[in-house]
Amino acid sequence: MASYIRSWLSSNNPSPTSATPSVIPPTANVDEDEDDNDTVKGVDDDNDEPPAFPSINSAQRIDSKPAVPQILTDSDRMPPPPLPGLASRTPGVMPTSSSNTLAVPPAASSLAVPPATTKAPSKAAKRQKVALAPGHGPLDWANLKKSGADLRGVDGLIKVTPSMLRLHNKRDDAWSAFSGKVYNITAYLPYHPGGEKELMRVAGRDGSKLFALTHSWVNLDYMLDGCMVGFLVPES
Ligand code: HEM
Repeated sequence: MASYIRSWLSSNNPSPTSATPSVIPPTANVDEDEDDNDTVKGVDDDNDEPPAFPSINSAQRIDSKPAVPQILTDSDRMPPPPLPGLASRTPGVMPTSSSNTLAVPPAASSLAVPPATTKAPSKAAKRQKVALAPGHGPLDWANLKKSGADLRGVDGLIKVTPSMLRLHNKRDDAWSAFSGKVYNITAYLPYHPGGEKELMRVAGRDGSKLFALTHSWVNLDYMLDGCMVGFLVPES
């Protein structure tokens, strides 16, 4: 652009050495193309500085090298997959190879038909539904808890050792420990849906294991909150 203006000026001023300096048109000041949108920057200057984007070490620049097409030879290609075991199978004949996953499992396998399915359950294993006495349903228990009756039998929460716990193993005085908390289960005995007899199995001892094995889903802490005696502690 600058050289173009210079040549234009010289063609309009055949005697550059004349005494009267030529009048330079105002547009001639825009020689570095600052505001000229029609010009291509850097065409006629020596500035080889690359543009700021993409940056010198960017992935775009590295990737923009012309790709050389590669022709794969037979040895470069992936080998074909091995033939499946079933391909060599004779119809109607079970393959003897133990590696075949479709083979019928041996009798000891866990997929074998369980032998007990045809056997009737024994009388002892039959579930005995306990009939609770009238007025001893879950709602009645909830009402008894709300009534404010003393179901603990002690003032405040106390520390209970296993030997102390063992003393409370009678129907009219039964304590039991569940997950480190000791409860007076005496009042609850006639309300237990599993029956008094089952609940008495844990009277005077830690019942956590039996409780968890029977019905871990039962919210014991809530059901017996009014019966809590204290905490089970080791013998001192
Ligand atoms: C003090 C702790 C216990 C509480 C609060 C309690 C509470 C309950 C409750 C609410 C049910 C009815 C569960 C349901 O229908 O899903 C139940 C059922 C039962 N409980 Fe307990 N239980 C306790 C301890 C025990 C213990 C130590 C045993 C001993 C094995 C036991 C044996 C049973 C049995 C066998 C049933 C099934 C009753 C049936 O559905 O016929 N429970 N218990």
